[in-house]
Amino acid sequence: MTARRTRLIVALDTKDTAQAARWRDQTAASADAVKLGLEFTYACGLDAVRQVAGPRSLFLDLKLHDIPNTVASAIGSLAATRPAMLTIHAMGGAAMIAAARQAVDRAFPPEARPLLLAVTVLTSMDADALHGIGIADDPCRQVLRLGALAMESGADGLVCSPREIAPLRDRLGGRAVLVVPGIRPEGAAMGDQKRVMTPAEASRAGADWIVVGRPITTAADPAAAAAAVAAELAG
Ligand SMILES: O=c1ccn([C@@H]2O[C@H](COP(=O)(O)O)[C@@H](O)[C@H]2O)c(=O)[nH]1
Repeated sequence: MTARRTRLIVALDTKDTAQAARWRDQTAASADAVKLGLEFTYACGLDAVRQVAGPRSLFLDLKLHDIPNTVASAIGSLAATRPAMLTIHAMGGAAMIAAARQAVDRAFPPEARPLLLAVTVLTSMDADALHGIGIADDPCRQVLRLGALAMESGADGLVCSPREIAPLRDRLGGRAVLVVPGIRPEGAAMGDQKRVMTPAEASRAGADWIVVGRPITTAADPAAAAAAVAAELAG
């Protein structure tokens, strides 16, 4: 059996195309893919998404969450950005996830089809935050419930915190691609993240991909910070 290699996605969270391109180039030797999300896309537009991603693998993290017809149509509008992965919210429910699945299969040819990833519980939420929106279960139970629903409804994988990797692997085995933000190298500022682990811990737990933003992009030397994360993953 070949060992799973955890790969690094660097989150280019900025409103500035030139800055995003700079971070992309500074981290190119260490990162396997770039993430562009809400901040960049709303500020700079879809043409800029395609331009900044260039030949790099693109994790387009727009977390679609709407009625099924709207999500399906939006996915059609995103096809020109040629993402390798795109995100929807599992909280949209089975019908929305199934509509997203059909839209991905319609909008992309098989050889260019992105992985459809369902965001389970945002890594910035803890049990108190879930209670605040009326969910009595702790984050792990909620992630397991939404994760199973999303995979049954046609998702290729899940976005979860590192703390849920092992329970999800127990429940779903290796069939779900697990993309994992909420990564903080030893000593890094938490910011708004609540459910975190280090890159090495997430890799040992079985992450397919980790997503790292500010610990790299706010470092004095982003290239060195990305290289340090990649070195942790290499073990
Ligand atoms: O639950 C989620 C889903 C997505 N994200 C995204 O990952 C990065 C993490 O950035 P950091 O600066 O390393 O905190 C960011 O782009 C989020 O939008 C997430 O953090 N949690």
